[in-house]
Amino acid sequence: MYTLVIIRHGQSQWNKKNLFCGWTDVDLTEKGFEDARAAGRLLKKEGYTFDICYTSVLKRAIHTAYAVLDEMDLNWIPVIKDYHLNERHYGALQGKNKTEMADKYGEEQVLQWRRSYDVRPPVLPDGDERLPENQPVYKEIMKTVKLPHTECLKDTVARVAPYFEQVIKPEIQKGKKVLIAAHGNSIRALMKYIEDMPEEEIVGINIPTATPMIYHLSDDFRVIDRSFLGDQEAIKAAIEAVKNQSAKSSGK
Ligand SMILES: O=C(O)[C@H](O)COP(=O)(O)O
Repeated sequence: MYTLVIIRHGQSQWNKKNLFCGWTDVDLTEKGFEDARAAGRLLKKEGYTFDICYTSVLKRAIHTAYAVLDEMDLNWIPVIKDYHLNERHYGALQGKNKTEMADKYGEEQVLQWRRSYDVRPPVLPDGDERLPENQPVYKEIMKTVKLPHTECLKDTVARVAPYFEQVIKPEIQKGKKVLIAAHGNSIRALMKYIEDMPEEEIVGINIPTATPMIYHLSDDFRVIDRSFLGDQEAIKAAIEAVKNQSAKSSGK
């Protein structure tokens, strides 16, 4: 049996302001750092350890990975940063307030952008300085790969799943204990792939920040169980809060 731990980054500056973030490289808040450290302490207390960590190229996930590992005295393990684990690209919604978007376009529309499986948010326009081709971090990658200007979850699955299959899974099969520090929707994409989850089910999944998710997998990689580590009532409330981020402001 294998154990795999996946964690969404702690609260980011834009989570706090309720803005769509996507590939925007926004840092954690103080609370985000502290929650990530608390997750590390909890993992250590519960007897977890790691040999290797995978994260995205976005600092909210990288800083979460290091905060967790620091609390576990595991700063020395390899931390692999790869854009395949980036958040879903949120296109032209990046930087927009989720509540304001719901007030303007309706909750249904915003929910469709956030949770439908195959509807892409509006694309970032040509020439926008936020496009991957204008970011130094993606310069080398862009020589061989076409990077997105928007993504639906299906697109995110298409980049996350091969990376998991070809890069991460072989390490788990070698017996390495793996931590993945990623994002709400890249984690949902991983879950969809690992569990072979139907589309109708993944649309209803919301991932709380800085909460370790534990997978037990059989030797042939079937899911034995999946659970969140921590206070189950608090986790339930955190999941509800993520779900409700795109509710209209009261009175609208
Ligand atoms: O990119 C973002 O805005 C968040 O990390 C995830 O947002 P969502 O829960 O609205 O998909």
